[in-house]
Amino acid sequence: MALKTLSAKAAAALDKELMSSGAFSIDQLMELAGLSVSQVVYRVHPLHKGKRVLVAVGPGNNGGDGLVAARHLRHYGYHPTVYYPKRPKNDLYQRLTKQLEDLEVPFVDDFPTALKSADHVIDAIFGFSFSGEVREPFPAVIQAMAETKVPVTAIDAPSSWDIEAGPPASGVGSNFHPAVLVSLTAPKPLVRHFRGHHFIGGRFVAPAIAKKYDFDVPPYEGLDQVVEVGPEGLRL
Ligand SMILES: NC(=O)C1=CN([C@@H]2O[C@H](COP(=O)(O)OP(=O)(O)OC[C@H]3O[C@@H](n4cnc5c(N)ncnc54)[C@H](O)[C@@H]3O)[C@@H](O)[C@H]2O)[C@H](O)CC1
Ligand SMILES: [K+]
Repeated sequence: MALKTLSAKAAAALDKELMSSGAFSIDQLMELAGLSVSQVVYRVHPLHKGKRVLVAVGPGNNGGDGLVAARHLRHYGYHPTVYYPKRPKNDLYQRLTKQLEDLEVPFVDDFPTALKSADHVIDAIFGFSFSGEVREPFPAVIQAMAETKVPVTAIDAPSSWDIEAGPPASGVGSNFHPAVLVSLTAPKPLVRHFRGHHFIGGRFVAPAIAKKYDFDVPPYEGLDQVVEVGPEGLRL
């Protein structure tokens, strides 16, 4: 049986509710989202497979999840590098950037060159608020992620995919099929087109909220922040 999915609109409404009546702050949700992503990378790409993780960071909260994941990965012993071309002035993103600078995590301007010496890539460019055609400077970054043999872990959505309809029929992103996807709180409809390793993360939703938004909280075990669910969101 396939897991229930959350539309982009429902995911945004859930986010808003968690941060209003749910009494969470964005920092808390982002910390747990990024922690989930770091646990997935540790599982699919343990340290012995190579420590160099390149994180492609976009301008919104999906990017923030990537910055948090980079910090945790640094503490686990990886050597993350961050590509962050569009940096909002918002205090939260500035603090996450400072935390990485204090850990001596390098920030790079040239994504294709950095990709040549990466063992794993995290796609933290766009999540559920992406729409339309990919704007500069991201088309070349998405193209490079589509063409590389280095495994890519996408956060919440493969960047450039329509949240409901999946990969674009042509142009940027039409050939982008990341090896791993971490859906946060619940899979989005695009997961029907995903064929790689699929995990759910974001262990912060109360059962009553999941019921209201009509999705399942997956069976997290022990200390785990993630559950592997199989391609297309099928239960394993
Ligand atoms: N409850 C949860 O599961 C949580 C999920 N989190 C993560 O937050 C993102 C959604 O974040 P949001 O800030 O709403 O948007 P995005 O990061 O997806 O992107 C917005 C950003 O991108 C720009 N943009 C949109 N379309 C385009 C385009 N075609 N070309 C270029 N740029 C574009 C837009 O202008 C914005 O700047 C969710 O997916 C999770 O990853 C939270 O961290 C925690 C709670
Ligand atoms: K993404």
